[in-house]
Order: sequence, then C-alpha cells, then structure tokens
Amino acid sequence: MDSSEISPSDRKEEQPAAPLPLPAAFLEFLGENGLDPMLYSMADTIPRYIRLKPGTESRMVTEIETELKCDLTKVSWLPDFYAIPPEIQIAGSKAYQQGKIYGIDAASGAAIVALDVQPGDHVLDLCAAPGAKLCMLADMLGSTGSLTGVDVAKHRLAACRTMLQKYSLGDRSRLFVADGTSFSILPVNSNLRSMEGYIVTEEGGSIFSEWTSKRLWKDRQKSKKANSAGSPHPTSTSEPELIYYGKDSGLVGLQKHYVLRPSTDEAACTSGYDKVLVDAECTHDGSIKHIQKFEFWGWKTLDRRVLEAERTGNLLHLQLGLLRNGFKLLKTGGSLVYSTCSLTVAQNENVVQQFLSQCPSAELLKIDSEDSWPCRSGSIEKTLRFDPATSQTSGLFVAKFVKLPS
Ligand SMILES: C[S@@+](CC[C@H](N)C(=O)[O-])C[C@H]1O[C@@H](n2cnc3c(N)ncnc32)[C@H](O)[C@@H]1O
Repeated sequence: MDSSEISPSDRKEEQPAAPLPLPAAFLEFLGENGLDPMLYSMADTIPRYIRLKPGTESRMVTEIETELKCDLTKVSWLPDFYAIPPEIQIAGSKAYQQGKIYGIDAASGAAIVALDVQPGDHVLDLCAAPGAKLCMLADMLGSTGSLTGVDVAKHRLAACRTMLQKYSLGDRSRLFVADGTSFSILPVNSNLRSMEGYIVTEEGGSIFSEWTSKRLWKDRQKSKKANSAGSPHPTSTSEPELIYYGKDSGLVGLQKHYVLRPSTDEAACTSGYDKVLVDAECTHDGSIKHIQKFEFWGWKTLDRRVLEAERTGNLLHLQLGLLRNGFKLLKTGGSLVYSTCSLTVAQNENVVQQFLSQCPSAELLKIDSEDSWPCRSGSIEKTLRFDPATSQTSGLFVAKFVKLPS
C-alpha cells in the first residue's frame, strides 16, 4: 500500500470536538435508540469521499489535487474512491463540472459493491434520489443490461436525471416517479422483447420513440392539467410516470401499453430484476454531516423532517413495504441489498427480522468483500454496520438477500 492510501486501520488523531447543540427531541430519540450523541461531534473529523469515474486517467488525480488544493487519499478497500478533507468543496471544481468525479460516501459505495452488479444485469434502484448510488450502479453496469430508478418525489428524481446526463450514464437507464411499495414494472429483457405484441410493426401504434427533453414541456402541461383538476402528487394509487429513458434502455420501438403494464409475482420470478437496491427512506440519523447541517437550517426543521415520520410509526411500515416490494420484483436467484443511513435497530435489524419472518423465499447472504471492509457486524449475522467511529464514514446499515425458488 502506498503511503497516501487510507486503510481500515487508519484513524484520525483524537481531537476534542465541541458537541453539537442537538435539540431535546433529537437527544430523546437518540436515548430511546441507545445512540451516543457524541457521535455528532465527529462530523468535522471524518473525511469527505469522492469517486473518480472509471476510465478517468490516473494523471487526473494530480490535476484534481492541484485544483482542489488538497491531497486525494486512496481508499484501500474501495476501488476508485478517494478521501479528501471534510472542509473541501468540490462543486466549483472543473473535475466535478466536467463529470470526472462525484461525491459519494465510502459506506454508500460499499453498499453498491455488495450488490455485485454484473454486465448484462437488469438493476432496480427503488429509492433512487438524489442519485449518487444510482450513478455508481450505472457505472458498474457498463454497456449491457439496464438500470431502472424509482422515487416517489418527482423533483428529487429530476435531479437523478440531471446527474445521469451530466455523467453520461443514462443510455441504459429509465426513471419512474412512483411509489416503491407498489411499483410493478419489469425490466425489458430479451424474453419480453421476443413476445408477440411488444414491437409494433404497423405505423401509428403508441410506441416509445427516442427520448427528448421536449417531453419535459409535455410533462409540465400534463401535470398543470392534473393540478388544476385537483389531482394529488403521486400516491400509491397513481400510475408510475416515466420521466426519462436512455437510447439503449430497451424501450425505444416498443409498445407503451405492454411495457408499462403491471406485472404479476410469477412473471417477476422469471423475468424480474437480477439486482435490486432498496436504500430506504429513514431518519438519516447516521448521516452525521446531514444532521450537522441543521445547525444552519434550524433545529426546528430537524424535528419535522427527521423525527415526525419516526414518531408516527409510518416509517417502519414504509421500510418494510419497500423491502417487500423490491424483493417481489426480483427474479429467482437474484439478490437485493437493503440499506438505511439510520443507526437504529428499529429501522434495520428489526425490519430485516420482520421481513424474513414473512417471506420464506428470502435468505440473508454473506457479503463477499466484507472481510476487508472497516465495518462491524449488525446484531443479525451477515448484516453490516458502518459508522463514523468504526469506518470513518457516515453511518450505514447493509443487508443482502437472495431470492430462493418458492
Ligand atoms: C435515503 S434516500 C435515497 C438516497 C439515494 N439512494 C442516493 O444514494 O442518492 C430515500 C429516498 O426514498 C424516497 N422515497 C420515500 N418514500 C418512497 C416511496 N414510497 N417510494 C419510493 N421512494 C420513496 C425519498 O424521496 C428519498 O429520495
């Protein structure tokens, strides 16, 4: 290992850090979940991580170092990842603007590596926005297979579309605004393409032509109409809305009606996704840099944005619903990664336990690269936990499942 690599055993020197003035409700939440508030004093000591787009020549590292005015320290346990000091901003840099680097925490990178995407895979990201993991998935996929991103928040998914286009990663991708607990559109794989009816031979059928941003105008008109008619934002009963598809996503030339029809559980077992990521909505309490930002945003908003859903109990229901539906869309033999950036047992091990008790075809899998990662085991065997103290990363829980024949 060269001297500029960051390895699992590297630790920042102990620095006395001022505790964040966390609000009482959040402290109470931490107490109830057995979490140490001192964790939030580490936000300024854990590095920021960037990923170099594969194919970016290594001479770029020196160029980026000159531009950012800091060292890029290679992360020994994660290919293409570098650590930079936490105070460095990348958004103004040429390397970022030209799409050569993107910011993504190393623990998030590990969750993607855990999914073990292979060329030709059909991959589903069920909670895709704002899209750092989606970009990495597209990178891993390369020039075969397909990537489907879903998110319930349209404006957030639009940010994914911008990212995919900026990093030239969108050709094999499609993006749906939809509720991930009920989304049921399968990938377009060779089985589907060869089935009668999918391809329109005569003129005039409703087929997917090449995607163009002009659709955005049409979309706007459609949603204006819907809004004036008093329609709500997407809910579990709304139709999925396709807001982007790339030229090699498999859709061009196919009949819309067939491609967009809901699938059955049986069809998913044979023609479903090879890999599914459920990076579920959560209280974000493990994302200590995110929590730190509430010092500027106002601690009152933390109460509303972080704790409200948790208090009502809706969140656990949503997480289980996302995991269940993501698993349903997996083909037999396929695998799913469930992750959250919460450190609580309730949103992680408990959800996993409940899911396993309800779904006999699901089995936890050991994550291959785990032995070389600076993480610890969750309280259920084969699940993993990254946290600032152990991993010098944000907090992340990761569990991997395989779908057995039922
Ligand atoms: C933790 S974030 C995902 C982060 C993302 N994977 C990334 O790496 O950038 C959770 C996302 O879940 C979305 N979400 C919440 N409820 C959802 C639902 N019912 N269906 C789909 N997405 C949902 C939120 O809008 C949010 O963008």
